[in-house]
Amino acid sequence: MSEACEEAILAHLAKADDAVIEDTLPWSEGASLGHEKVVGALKSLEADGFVVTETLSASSLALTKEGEDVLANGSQEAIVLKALEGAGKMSIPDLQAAVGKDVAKIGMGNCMKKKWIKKDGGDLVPVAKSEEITDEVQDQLKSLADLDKKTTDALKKRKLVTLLTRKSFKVTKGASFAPKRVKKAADLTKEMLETGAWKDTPFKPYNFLTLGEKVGGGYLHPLLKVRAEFRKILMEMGFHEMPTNKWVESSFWNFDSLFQPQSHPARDAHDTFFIKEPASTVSVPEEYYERVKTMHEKGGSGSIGYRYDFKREEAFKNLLRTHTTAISSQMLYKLANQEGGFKPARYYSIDRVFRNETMDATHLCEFHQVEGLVADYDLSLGDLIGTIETFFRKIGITQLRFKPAFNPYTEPSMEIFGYHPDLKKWTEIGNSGMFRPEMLAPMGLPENVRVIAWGLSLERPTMIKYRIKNIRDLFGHKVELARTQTAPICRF
Ligand SMILES: N[C@@H](Cc1ccccc1)C(=O)O
Repeated sequence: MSEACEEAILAHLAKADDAVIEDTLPWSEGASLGHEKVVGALKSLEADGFVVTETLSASSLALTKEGEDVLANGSQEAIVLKALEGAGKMSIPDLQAAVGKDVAKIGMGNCMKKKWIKKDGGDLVPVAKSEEITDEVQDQLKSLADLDKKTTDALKKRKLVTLLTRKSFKVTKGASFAPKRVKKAADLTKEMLETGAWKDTPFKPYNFLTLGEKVGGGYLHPLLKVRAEFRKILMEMGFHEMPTNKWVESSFWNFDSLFQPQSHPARDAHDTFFIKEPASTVSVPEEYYERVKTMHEKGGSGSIGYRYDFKREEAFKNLLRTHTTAISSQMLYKLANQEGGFKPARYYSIDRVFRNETMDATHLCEFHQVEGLVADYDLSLGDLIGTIETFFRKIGITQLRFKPAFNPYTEPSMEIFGYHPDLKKWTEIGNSGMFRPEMLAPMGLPENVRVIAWGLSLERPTMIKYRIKNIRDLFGHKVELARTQTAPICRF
């Protein structure tokens, strides 16, 4: 229906340049479309630039219901006079019964004022003759347009006329005028491109005043957010990131270079994913390999070694790295053998590692490790504790305890415990140590260079921060997780 109204308006404007629209459209072929409908159609057409409207308002007098009665039957005073003439005289109740209470009341008052009637005892009798008087009020209502203000006000007071204000519109063609309204498309769709419909489709102009739809993509995954925060903290502490892009490593870099014996249980297929194809690496630095082999078999730098037959096939086995310490060992080897010789350095890495574990709510066979190391002359355990304390304080963990532990590649080794104020519990949050001389000496590092290092998982602080109960949620495709907003880094 409103479409018919829009069509009528457009069709008319296509012929005439402008028009004043009122309730009954002159161009709607006489059919009234209704004021509301016309206004609605105009508003909608104007929003899309088809028309421009200007509101005009005109006031005029109109008869009320009583006014219409007076125009048809004469004023109340004329009616009362006629009734009394007919009867000769009448009591008030009789008059009321004859002409009605309202007419009697108004008519009587006005007749008395005009001296058309008088009281005679308890009765009313006529004084004037109805054919001699003029019914002014009835005459006035016949031509409302000619009345002066005084007369109009008097008629308004008698509630015979009211002032009507009528809104109308001056309508002209708008910037996007077209004789027919075609629905404009808001978006360019794949279908339009495929069918070529885009060529003839009218598009809505951009509305720069409305807010755009919220973009739902491009969020960082919680793990990436926490990784970004750790990165920032480590870089603030002067650490450089190690290249971590290889997931497949040789056993040599993952275990042997770290002075982890070839019989160590961690090197079992139950704990480590070995690669079937290619099952073994192509090469390792040969001289360094020999020194590592000697260290395992016979020892050196004050150590007696493990005293077993070091096997090349074992060292060359490919695997998915079980810890990022495999990256640290390669970095340290590079540091020792770089041009110009060793220079003190701080490195970190944050990347994925793999372990052949039974999976549950807190264990997966892949996770991320955050690892840091400082290589410098004459470092001590105090430096390790101090560095770890600084790092954890920056991520919001202030209460730390260190517990002696064992790692094949560090001595001393310390597990790091943090106090969880909500759980009121000490929880293990990392592992650390000073790399053993058996690991550093074969690399060619100067004798008094010490390397302090620590590692922790990225998942644990992320799960605590984002209140994720099941580690599998972190690796699944729960997109809404990425939208979770929390305060900056938590107390682990
Ligand atoms: N590699 C150890 C962490 C560690 C890193 C560096 C030194 C000591 C320990 C782990 O996987 O748990």
